[in-house]
Amino acid sequence: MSSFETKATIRSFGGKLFKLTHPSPTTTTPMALNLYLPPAALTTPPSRVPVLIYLSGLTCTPDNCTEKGFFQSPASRLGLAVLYPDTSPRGLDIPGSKDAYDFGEAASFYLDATVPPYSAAYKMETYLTSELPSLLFSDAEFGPYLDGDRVSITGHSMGGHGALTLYLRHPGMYQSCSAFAPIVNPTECAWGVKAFRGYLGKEREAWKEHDAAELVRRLERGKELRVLVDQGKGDQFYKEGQLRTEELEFAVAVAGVKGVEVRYQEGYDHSYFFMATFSEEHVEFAAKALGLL
Ligand SMILES: N[C@@H](CCC(=O)N[C@@H](CS)C(=O)NCC(=O)O)C(=O)O
Repeated sequence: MSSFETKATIRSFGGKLFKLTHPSPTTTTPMALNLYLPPAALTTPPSRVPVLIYLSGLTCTPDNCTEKGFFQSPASRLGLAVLYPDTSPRGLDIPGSKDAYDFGEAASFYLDATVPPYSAAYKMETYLTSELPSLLFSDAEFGPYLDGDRVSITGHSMGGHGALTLYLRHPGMYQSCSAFAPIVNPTECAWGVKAFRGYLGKEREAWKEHDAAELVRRLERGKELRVLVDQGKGDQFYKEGQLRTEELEFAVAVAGVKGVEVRYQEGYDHSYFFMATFSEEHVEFAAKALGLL
């Protein structure tokens, strides 16, 4: 008996895309997610394939990237599953949580909130690093297709922040991390300050635990990471100072950390047209770290 209810099964690039939902004790809500299984997994008996987790940006559901991220084609070719979780719990009656695109619903920043009213349910870090993998990788229906020991993470914008911070905060959990236009220094940008004040309270020291540039600065000299970042130079949010990509580069240089590549892409904006252009390279980057290439 599966823990997940299948809302749709869609044939895609020789594999299958499942739209799933499950009740989450961590977030106290139903949680939606999409799961793509490539043809390499769909053998008889099932074969376990590595998993790439994609975290979406502000305003998104699991469907945005599934429909226009262009991950399924390279994932099918290389033999990776792709897991698209949601961006926050939904349907809670928290005053103000649906009023703004950059806070509350679809804007969790992938952390565990510590101040009320969000602390009761906005526990996306625990959900993503503990509840969801243990449920999915041991699931009677989907577990036999997934190799829970070979997992990489990627994401866009707020999801890029999520991918980087979960990778840095949980060493060994992910074999690599990549990000499209990530928010790398949220303690110093308007989106991050608003979110962290609301989810973590006024104490700035607590915010730093969820800031990728801060976390990199604390690493031991010579530490080997496996990180790829793409940033469009025409990105309106980059130009406004929300993303602060250079702060990640400074942190890498100051800490003497290795294995972080940051690429600036001329003329590309913040949209899925940008990330879809480079998604094949990010799937290949993950596939190398996961031993598929
Ligand atoms: N809606 C916001 C922008 C939010 C936004 O650009 N979200 C990005 C992620 S940070 C996104 O992917 N949006 C959904 C989409 O493009 O499908 C605004 O009005 O400024």
